[in-house]
Amino acid sequence: IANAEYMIYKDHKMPINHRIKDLVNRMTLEEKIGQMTQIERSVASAEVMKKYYIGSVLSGGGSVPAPQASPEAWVDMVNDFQNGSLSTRLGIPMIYGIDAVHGHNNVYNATIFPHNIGLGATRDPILVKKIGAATALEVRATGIPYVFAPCIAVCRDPRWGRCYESYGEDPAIVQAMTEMVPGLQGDLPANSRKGVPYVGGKEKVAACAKHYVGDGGTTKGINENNTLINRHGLLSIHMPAYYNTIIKGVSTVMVSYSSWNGVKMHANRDLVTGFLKNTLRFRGFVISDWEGLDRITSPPHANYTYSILEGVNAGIDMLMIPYNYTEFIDGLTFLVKNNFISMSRIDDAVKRILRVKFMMGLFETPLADYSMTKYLGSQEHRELAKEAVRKSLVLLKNGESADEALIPLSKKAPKILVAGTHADNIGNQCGGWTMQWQGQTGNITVGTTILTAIKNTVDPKTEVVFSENPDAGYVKSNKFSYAIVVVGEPPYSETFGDSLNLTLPDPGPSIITNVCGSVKCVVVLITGRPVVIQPYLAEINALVAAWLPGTEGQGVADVLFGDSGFTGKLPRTWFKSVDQLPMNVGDKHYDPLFPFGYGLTTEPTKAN
Ligand SMILES: O=[N+]([O-])c1ccc(O[C@@H]2O[C@@H](CO)[C@H](O)[C@H](S[C@@H]3O[C@H](CO)[C@@H](O)[C@H](O)[C@H]3O)[C@@H]2O)cc1
Repeated sequence: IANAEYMIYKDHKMPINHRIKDLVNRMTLEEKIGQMTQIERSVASAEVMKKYYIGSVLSGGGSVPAPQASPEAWVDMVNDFQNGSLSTRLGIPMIYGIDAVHGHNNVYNATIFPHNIGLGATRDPILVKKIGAATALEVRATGIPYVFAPCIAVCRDPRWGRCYESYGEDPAIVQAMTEMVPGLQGDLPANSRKGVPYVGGKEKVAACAKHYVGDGGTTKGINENNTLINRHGLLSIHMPAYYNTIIKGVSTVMVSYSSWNGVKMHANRDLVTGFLKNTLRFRGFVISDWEGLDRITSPPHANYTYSILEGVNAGIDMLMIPYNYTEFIDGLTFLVKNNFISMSRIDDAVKRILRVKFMMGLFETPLADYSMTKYLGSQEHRELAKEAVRKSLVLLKNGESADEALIPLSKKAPKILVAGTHADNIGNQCGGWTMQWQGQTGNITVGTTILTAIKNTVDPKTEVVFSENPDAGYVKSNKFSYAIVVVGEPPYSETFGDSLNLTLPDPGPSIITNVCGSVKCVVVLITGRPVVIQPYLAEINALVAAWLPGTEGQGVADVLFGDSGFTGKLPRTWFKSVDQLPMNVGDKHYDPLFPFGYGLTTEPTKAN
């Protein structure tokens, strides 16, 4: 049988640059534009992949093959799209991307780690790297090789609905936590060039530094709004972590919806091409955000041809066009054929996309199998998540003086009260970007609630009474030794989380007052950011910031009861009043309730 014609791009022994050059020279404009197009899984199929030469598919927040789909079902879905791509003339494999921003958060039974704000409180980059490695295994368990993480936003105003996706207000913390990239992608080989995209094999995934640049600096934290700051401020606060991720070989960078001094980032050629690609020498591919092109205009999609022109000419290589991909393909084709967009711009985009696909072995291993499904939600990963929860907790108050310290709590108290809307609620303790885009309250996935963890930890003779929202009379009449009140914010994502008052949502304040006004209490806050707490502080004996801990609530009980000590430090300033905002460490006028870096420590109690 005659050998199939030898083609350089198919030969994995050939240098990547040769394979790219050979393949791009074979591609038609239609195949190049298809390669630049990423569509949502709900409109994808093997037929669509083949007909339009689609280069990538994504799951938007909460977009799954079926409710509580097994890892095998995920693998089958991804492989089906891939087989469509492999059946095209040139057989270029597609790359499937998903938001795994605190574990593989769209997937039932995945380990859900603390959101980034909690990881910032750990001050432990090695831990974050391990979380990246665990997340990569769980993502690969479902046949997916690419994640839209880490978010390296530097949140400068907690009124921003995405502030919990940021490791902290200080660029140095965010820079340290870029260890997430080698965790996800693997360490650069010793002799490899810095700044070149790298993914080390089938247990690793391509990462995405997002959202470029200044997403965390928008006015009053209004999502997708305007970041008003001079060039020095942008480069010293919001840019540093991009240097670190590029040096560590990050494969992709996602552009921010936000604007810098009135210029939409999705239309900012100076910063995307001039700075990121030319000055920082980023060699991977730049991806737009979801309908990021549409949102260049106001209202969105008002002039789509203009949006395509501006976004592609700005230097965006892969366009996240979840639904109206034929309109995009037709628009871009028109602009290239009429010389509004040069073929060299198209070739730059395609070469960058192919570089990542060749480098990570997608041409050699385009299809997944079931061999890694055992990693999803593994006990080892849940133990790692518990460690992260323990290290993320920040002790803000523990009695009025040392001899009044309530924490560590006694495991042998006769009867204790557990109260609050977030004590027995996995969805509430995970927060946004969990199972659904906005997250979801209730028993949404496999995990350990804080209440269950408390029951697991105290002496079997201790009576644990749970009442979500007890009245003061009930509390007084029951002679509890102490109470644990777990309250906070409901799950939210993005704009739905923007808040100008940052008050603790009802019924949190009344639960605190009813319980803490009647018995010694420790309040555990489950929030994505600092919230108004000063009015209640006097009646609270002990106060813990637990952020959004994820599925492993045992980590909270471990520290409350002294099996581990408190070590966490505030990754962002805790304001007294929202009227002070924005207020960040280093500001001239700095008058916080609890300063950046604050956190009381406790020693683990001897075996008790
Ligand atoms: O009903 N509404 O009002 C509404 C509003 C906005 C929506 O717009 C869309 O909602 C989500 C639905 O999936 C999308 O994920 C994105 S968000 C975007 O998605 C990327 C891919 O998931 C992530 O990597 C980025 O980090 C993130 O900024 C968008 O905002 C949808 C619905």
